[in-house]
Amino acid sequence: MEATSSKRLLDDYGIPYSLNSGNIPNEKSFIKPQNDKNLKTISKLEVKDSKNDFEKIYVCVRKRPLNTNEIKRDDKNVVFIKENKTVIVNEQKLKLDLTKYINYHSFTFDYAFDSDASNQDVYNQTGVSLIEHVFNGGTATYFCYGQTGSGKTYTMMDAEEGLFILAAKDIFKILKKEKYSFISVYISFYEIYQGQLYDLLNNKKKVYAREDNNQQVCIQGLSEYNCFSENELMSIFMNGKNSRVTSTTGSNPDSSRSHGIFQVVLKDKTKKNLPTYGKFVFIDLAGSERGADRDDNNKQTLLEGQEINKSLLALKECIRAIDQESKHTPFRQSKLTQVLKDSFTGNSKTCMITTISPSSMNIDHTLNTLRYAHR
Ligand SMILES: Nc1ncnc2c1ncn2[C@@H]1O[C@H](COP(=O)(O)OP(=O)(O)OP(=O)(O)O)[C@@H](O)[C@H]1O
Repeated sequence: MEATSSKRLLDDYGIPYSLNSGNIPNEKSFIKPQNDKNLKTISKLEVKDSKNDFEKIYVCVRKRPLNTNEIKRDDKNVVFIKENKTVIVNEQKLKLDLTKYINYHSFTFDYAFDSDASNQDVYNQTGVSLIEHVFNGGTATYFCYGQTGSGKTYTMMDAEEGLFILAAKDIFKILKKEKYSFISVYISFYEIYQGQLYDLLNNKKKVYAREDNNQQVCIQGLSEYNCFSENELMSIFMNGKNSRVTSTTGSNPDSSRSHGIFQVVLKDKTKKNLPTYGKFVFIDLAGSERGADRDDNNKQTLLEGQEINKSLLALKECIRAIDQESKHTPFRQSKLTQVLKDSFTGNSKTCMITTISPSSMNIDHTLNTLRYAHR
């Protein structure tokens, strides 16, 4: 729950008293990410029936380190992670008489990663349960949500250590077991840009989402590649990644302007028409932003921003509806939610990673992001 208070809960450095040992605060000195001793590693992974490590939706937060520009500008770190679950944001405010005070905001999530957590740490905490789910015949979805420049692409699609490749390595490792010899891996990669779908593995050909008689959404014309190793998967992924729409924003010189969706589908090759056995979906959402974040008034980029925000709002409404077990989930409100329908319904598990900047200059955005992600 978000707690806001302007009482003297903080010392002169804006650090909550409960966290401060009395020394001059140095974030790392008092907030050490604890490695969960009970964490399973994939080497111990045993795919069992009805394993359920987390509920349908697991929401975590990942704080990135201050970047070089922010350090040069002398931005302050105003975000603190406590006990791997709570995110504390210290917002400096001015009273009418111009005295300074700090508003203290606290949000609790399923898990919160500090700035020194690696992608591997994030994967170790969240990925095993998803992989098991896929090998039990379900749909698993990882998605990153956050302000432009907060680390979504770095977390999800980094070529060396992005969550997609860490998961793919495990998938191919598990597939070596005799009992999974009936499975074949197919990958596809597309983007949603301004409400349209483009196949990133087929020269950005326009493709269309259609609902069949069973209300299952399928993407007509989307190419799929049969893939036999992680290296092969990586080279196909890189082809697609290089054709994604990016541009420069105020906070990120290489900002994704589209939602990127990479799918690893396990198919049963022993059956006619290769029915889907399980599916892992990796989504790198375009960055949320305000008009003021942009350096230019280019009409195209303004339209991009509006479309991105509209689809993120639709996503939020769907997640809220699922969380509240509402009878109606408004999937049709945007292309993004329409194509993600099966990631949220039926036999599905979703992990949302909310990425945030630690900088005092991004505090409004960080608070908005945390409120968005907070259930
Ligand atoms: N946890 C992290 N540790 C180290 N560097 C990071 C981390 N997160 C992000 N970065 C760096 O910050 C920069 C911006 O990250 P990234 O491109 O992933 O942001 P983004 O959220 O995808 O932005 P956009 O929405 O604009 O595409 C990159 O140079 C990336 O390497």
